[in-house]
Amino acid sequence: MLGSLPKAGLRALGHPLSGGVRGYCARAGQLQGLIFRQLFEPVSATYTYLLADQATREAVLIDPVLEKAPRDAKLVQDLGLNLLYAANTHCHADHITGTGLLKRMLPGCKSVISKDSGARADILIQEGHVIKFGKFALETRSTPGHTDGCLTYVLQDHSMAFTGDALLIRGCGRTDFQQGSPRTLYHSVHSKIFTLPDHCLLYPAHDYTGQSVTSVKEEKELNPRLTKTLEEFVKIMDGLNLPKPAQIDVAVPANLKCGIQDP
Ligand SMILES: N[C@@H](CCC(=O)N[C@@H](CSS)C(=O)NCC(=O)O)C(=O)O
Ligand SMILES: [Fe+2]
Repeated sequence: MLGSLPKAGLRALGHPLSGGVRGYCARAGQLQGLIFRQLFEPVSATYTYLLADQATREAVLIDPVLEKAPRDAKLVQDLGLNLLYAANTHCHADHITGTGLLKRMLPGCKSVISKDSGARADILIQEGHVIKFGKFALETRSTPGHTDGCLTYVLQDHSMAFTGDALLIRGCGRTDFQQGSPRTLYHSVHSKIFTLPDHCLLYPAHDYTGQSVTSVKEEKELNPRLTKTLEEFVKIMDGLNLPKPAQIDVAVPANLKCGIQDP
């Protein structure tokens, strides 16, 4: 059925074949001299993001997954990049971070996580910290509520942000474990993410519905949880009744140590 739609129709649907949403992202990145890759790990439905400066080759990985560390390290090497940082958005509960293993595979790479996560890493950061790679920089915004140590990384021109589990596409991170608090999460999203420009593209740590990117404008208008009042949001979150992530009992202790490979 999609095959019979004209390209304009596909673009309206944001279909990857249209050169629409994904094409726009890739082009925007290339225009600015930014190398940008969105990578996927299907078991935990986790997105990992590679960002690099085309000129200096300095690179950052956001939210790598242990099982995909060899893929990520190979991509970094294939592209001739120098991985400076492997950064987590938070202490994940559903998979083990790849940051510890990547440090071994790519000497010189430093692991990064929020100080408020209580986890170990080479660099512990907080609100306002800036992660530089070449002429680019990611600004750190503290967005707790899913966990205490949740961070959102915002590209310096505010054209893209990496929200971890604070904001998912048409959803948000659960608030029923790891210091979760719906009131805190609501405040974080409204004050730290929805205050970014409408055109800012938002990249989450997970998607369970086959989507890859959204924008501040879309989520401010269409997010079924965060467009509600605070009290309605709290009610929704308290009533989610989601099963615990399958890997939580191994993932959290491992992630508190930067993944199982960190000495
Ligand atoms: N089934 C998955 C876990 C799914 C899950 O709980 N996802 C988290 C993000 S990972 S901590 C979440 O916040 N989900 C919010 C939602 O509305 O789905 C597994 O077993 O790993
Ligand atoms: Fe999470």
